[in-house]
Amino acid sequence: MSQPHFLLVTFPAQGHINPTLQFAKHLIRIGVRVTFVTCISACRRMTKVPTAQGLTFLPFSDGYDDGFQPGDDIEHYLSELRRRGKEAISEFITSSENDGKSVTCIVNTLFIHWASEVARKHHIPTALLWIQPATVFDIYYFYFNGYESTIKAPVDETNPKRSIKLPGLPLLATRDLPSFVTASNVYRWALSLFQEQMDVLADESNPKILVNTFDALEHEALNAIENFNMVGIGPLIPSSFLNSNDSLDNSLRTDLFQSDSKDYIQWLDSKPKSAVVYVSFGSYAVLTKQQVEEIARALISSRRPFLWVVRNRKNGGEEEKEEDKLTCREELEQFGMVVPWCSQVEVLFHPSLGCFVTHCGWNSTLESMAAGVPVVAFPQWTDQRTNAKLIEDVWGNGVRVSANEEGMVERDEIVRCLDLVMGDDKKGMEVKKNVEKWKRLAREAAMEGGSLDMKLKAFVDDIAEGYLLIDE
Ligand SMILES: O=c1ccn([C@@H]2O[C@H](COP(=O)(O)OP(=O)(O)O[C@H]3O[C@H](CO)[C@@H](O)[C@H](O)[C@H]3O)[C@@H](O)[C@H]2O)c(=O)[nH]1
Repeated sequence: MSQPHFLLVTFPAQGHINPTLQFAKHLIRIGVRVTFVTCISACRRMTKVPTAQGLTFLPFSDGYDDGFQPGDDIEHYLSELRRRGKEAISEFITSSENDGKSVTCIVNTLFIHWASEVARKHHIPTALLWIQPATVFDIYYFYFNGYESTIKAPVDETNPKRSIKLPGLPLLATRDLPSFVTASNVYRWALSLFQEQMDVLADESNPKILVNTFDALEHEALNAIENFNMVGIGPLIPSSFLNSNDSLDNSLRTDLFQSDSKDYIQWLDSKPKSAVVYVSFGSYAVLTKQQVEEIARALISSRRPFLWVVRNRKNGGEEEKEEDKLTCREELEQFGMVVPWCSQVEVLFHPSLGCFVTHCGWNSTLESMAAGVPVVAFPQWTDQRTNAKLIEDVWGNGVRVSANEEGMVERDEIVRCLDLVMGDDKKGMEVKKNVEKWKRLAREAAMEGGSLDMKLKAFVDDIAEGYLLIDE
């Protein structure tokens, strides 16, 4: 049998590229040839373009080779990404056939559902790599399949703390929903992308949805939808930190943001065990100046050592403006370090880490879980709100901040949460116990021969045996 050849197509963002590269790593390990398709803009920003035997990078131009800039038209950007992406994939498939390295499966991640149309045209099986929790997939599915009015029902005096019941999911409040399905969503383009993704899946006779999660974590959510076969093939996180000697790991990691230096690792080395607060809001979120000040003041009054990632605009290609600079930087630096970017997984697995104040991006959530770090959940938008709910109420590995009426999380509230998760009272101990439990289960899933390997192998075998061949 010839070597399977998978095309992985991903959106040019750090939170999308990271799990897809991890997915590529596991595929390569079981003998799959991988072509990784993403935009030139992402490749240009990469600190290094990943290389490994069995991996080819295929950058294509989405017409925005310098990246999407503030002021650009999102609708135009998305339609060019789709049009040019489809062309690039189609050409590649034809040339691979001519070279005798035919593509056997196309895997698309979030916002790349149009790759399925190309797959269908070329009679190639396809799968979705869902890079958010299964619970979030379910919420979108139910939203587009009969539950929109339940999800959007207004909160009023008769029902001030309304709970939303969706099949197989915990009770949810409005603040727990992905922001795009709420009545106040202003990002219509985002909701349309999720709708198109669901439509594509509904059109397939046997849709395959691979989810970056694991069974012990989201068993009910993985099985909440009768029509779809969802398989947990996570956690897709670097594995060199899980003590497995994985040489592919380093070669398949890249950053789209520059860090100054790695001084912060030496600084972490100098701190006591479980003492440091790590603060990061991922690669997208932009906090208001006032919110940044509240976090800064909280870190100063908490008097704990901290490492805080504050992405400056310069890091996104723009000059940092005077008004973006922190007003209390000198005072802050008495206690901790502020860096523009860091090697987050290395930081989370450092013994001096005591807690992670996070926006609850799904990668950050899984990484903190595998590292065994308690969380202060500080969600901003999209899936992060659901992830925060799961962290606080379902998995119990952290606590969630509450915002005031203006949506601001005040400094005292941040300090309260830090004291809770880092302290030794009942709540702190309970969180630490759960953290240990999830660390064990996440590592079990990710270790060699664990559920990740087994389920991925079964999927690749299905493709090789033609079970997922698509309808004409
Ligand atoms: O200084 C830093 C900060 C982040 N990271 C890494 O960058 C990734 C960030 O991913 P994530 O935590 O998921 O956050 P976002 O970049 O914000 O990801 C977007 O994409 C995710 C997957 O769809 C969603 O869950 C998020 O809500 C969405 O904002 C993680 O792997 C981090 O380890 C670093 O290496 N260094």
